Amino acid sequence: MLKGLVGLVTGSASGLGRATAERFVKEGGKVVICDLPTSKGSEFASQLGENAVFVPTDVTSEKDVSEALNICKDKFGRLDAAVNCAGIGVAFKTYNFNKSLPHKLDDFTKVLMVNTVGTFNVIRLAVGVIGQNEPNEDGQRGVVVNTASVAAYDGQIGQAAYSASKGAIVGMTLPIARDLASQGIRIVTIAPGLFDTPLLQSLPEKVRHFLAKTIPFPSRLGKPEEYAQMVECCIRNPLLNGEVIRLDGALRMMA
Ligand SMILES: NC(=O)C1=CN([C@@H]2O[C@H](COP(=O)(O)OP(=O)(O)OC[C@H]3O[C@@H](n4cnc5c(N)ncnc54)[C@H](O)[C@@H]3O)[C@@H](O)[C@H]2O)C=CC1
Ligand SMILES: C[C@]12CC(=O)[C@H]3[C@@H](CCC4=CC(=O)CC[C@@]43C)[C@@H]1CC[C@@H]2C(=O)C=O
Repeated sequence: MLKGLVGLVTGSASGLGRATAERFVKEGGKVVICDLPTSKGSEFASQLGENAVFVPTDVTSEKDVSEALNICKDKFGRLDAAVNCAGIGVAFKTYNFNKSLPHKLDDFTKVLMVNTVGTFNVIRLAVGVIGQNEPNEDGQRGVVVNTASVAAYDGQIGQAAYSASKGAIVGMTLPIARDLASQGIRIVTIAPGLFDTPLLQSLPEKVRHFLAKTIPFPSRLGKPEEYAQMVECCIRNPLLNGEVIRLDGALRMMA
């Protein structure tokens, strides 16, 4: 149950974030849907009803994220959980020897800006609002949940930028948990394996089927609701802190 809790979920017009926002409302909570202005966030918020609001947000912008947090406080009065799902990927080798072409530095920077800097931007601003909550009987004020990837550990060919961006999220989890401990704010990172979202739906069915078969058990793509269920576990279990949880059916990605 997420009854009475207020969440802010980035990247929640699509995929894993969308399933998480849906779960917040279904389980009795309220949610701020943060996604790019070009996303379908507005329609999605209307579908969810009065317990959801869409705020066009680029996670790399201090102004956008601050505005989303202001709207969260004005409309729902507080923030209990910030969930970082916004993310992008590129697929380029470090050097293409057939074309004598190095990986574009702009592409590398863009992925790190959205995935790593965007995640940290949301955390640093959101905890200022979560920290205003009265602590519960356990001293807890709220929770941050991040989304890394198994690519942080076993990144494939062409994923130098993506893996670096997700490895940085893994790396920041423990120090941030330590930074926030005195205020009773927890942080947990989920490292998903392969999930059936628009990110993977762009791949040909044959490739998706092949990818699914590389997962030991269950040999299928993860359902976004299974990710959302894990977010709820992270929010509800008071002892989970400073940890990265792989959610991957025992997948170890090959090169
Ligand atoms: N689908 C999968 O198999 C896996 C996904 N992930 C990670 O999970 C997260 C969610 O991925 P999916 O739901 O699959 O992707 P998705 O592409 O369906 O959703 C990502 C959302 O992030 C939004 N977004 C992109 N840049 C943004 C920005 N600068 N500011 C705000 N929003 C922005 C997009 O508009 C989109 O709605 C990502 O961080 C991804 O790297 C990690 C491992 C596996
Ligand atoms: C999702 C994941 C990382 C990516 O971003 C790529 C995706 C495979 C298809 C892709 C092709 C592209 O041109 C852009 C990148 C991406 C969307 C990868 C499959 C698994 C990767 C992951 O995060 C696993 O945990």
